[in-house]
Amino acid sequence: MAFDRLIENIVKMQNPTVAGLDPKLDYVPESIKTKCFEKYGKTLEGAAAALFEFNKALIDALYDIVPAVKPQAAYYEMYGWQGVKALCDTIAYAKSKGMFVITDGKRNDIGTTMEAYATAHLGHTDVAGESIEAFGADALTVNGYLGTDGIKPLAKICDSDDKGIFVLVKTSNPSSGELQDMKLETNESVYEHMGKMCEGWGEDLMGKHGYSAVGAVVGATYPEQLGEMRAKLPHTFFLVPGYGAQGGGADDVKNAFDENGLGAIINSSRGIMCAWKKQGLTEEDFAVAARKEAERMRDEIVGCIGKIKLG
Ligand SMILES: O=C(O)c1cc(=O)[nH]c(=O)n1[C@@H]1O[C@H](COP(=O)(O)O)[C@@H](O)[C@H]1O
Repeated sequence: MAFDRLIENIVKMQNPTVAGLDPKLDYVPESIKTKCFEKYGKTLEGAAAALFEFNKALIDALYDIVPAVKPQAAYYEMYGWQGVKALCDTIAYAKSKGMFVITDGKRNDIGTTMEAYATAHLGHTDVAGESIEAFGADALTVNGYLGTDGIKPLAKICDSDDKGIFVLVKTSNPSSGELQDMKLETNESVYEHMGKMCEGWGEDLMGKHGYSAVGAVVGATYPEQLGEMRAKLPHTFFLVPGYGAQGGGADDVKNAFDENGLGAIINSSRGIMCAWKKQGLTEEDFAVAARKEAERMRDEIVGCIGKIKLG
């Protein structure tokens, strides 16, 4: 099961964090942009090549200490099909370095269309009888608010292709409570109910380390709810965004973990990509700074939760 692989990576590196790859051209140093624009012109192709160079340098700086990366699809789609190719290349490069790749696409649709999304991001596309992997990530973020038909095709591919999904439960953004905190007739909140649905969807997809292939997204910006969900969803692995740039710290995320220091992976995107700004370095030192920040983040979190071990 996919999250078994992620968990084993986390234990091996003693690091429950994921580096978000949400690159903007503004973050890419001039030296990389100049080289790519000289080769491809100031075009979408040039921009996409610069993003990929930037990502490659980050992956090279992180792959031996950080178990996973999470590229956010929007930052690549912004540069057209050329950007989408950079996403594909980034996924392949991170995998070649042994990293677990979570594509952040927050996809959802009706059943048949969801089948297409699931095939695209996690499965194999049939091309006249040839079965070909398209994007090839290990896991995908998804929106479960269309209900079970939207999740079933993903669950099927998680099973057949050894993949995982993270379903939005309690998101990190300031207005997430407008809908997600609303109380149902049963007196449980919408996010709590969505969390329980994740436990249900994952029942037949259990891994050997106690977590299913159906994970949940719960934001670091809501530490109380994070603890509440950890207690109520014992088999659901959490992706926790909101650390760093959105204000979350180690104290806020410690409740996301179980007694073995497992059960969650904490994301930081801008905090890692743009770490050079806070370290008084130049943009050309972005990769060195990213590694330093990833180590600091790891040490801060592990300092709160202790040694991470398999149960
Ligand atoms: O699914 C996500 O990853 C996600 C869910 C959520 O509730 N909040 C959230 O910030 N994210 C993503 O996590 C990343 C956070 O980026 P930083 O705030 O720069 O660390 C972005 O890619 C967001 O799209």
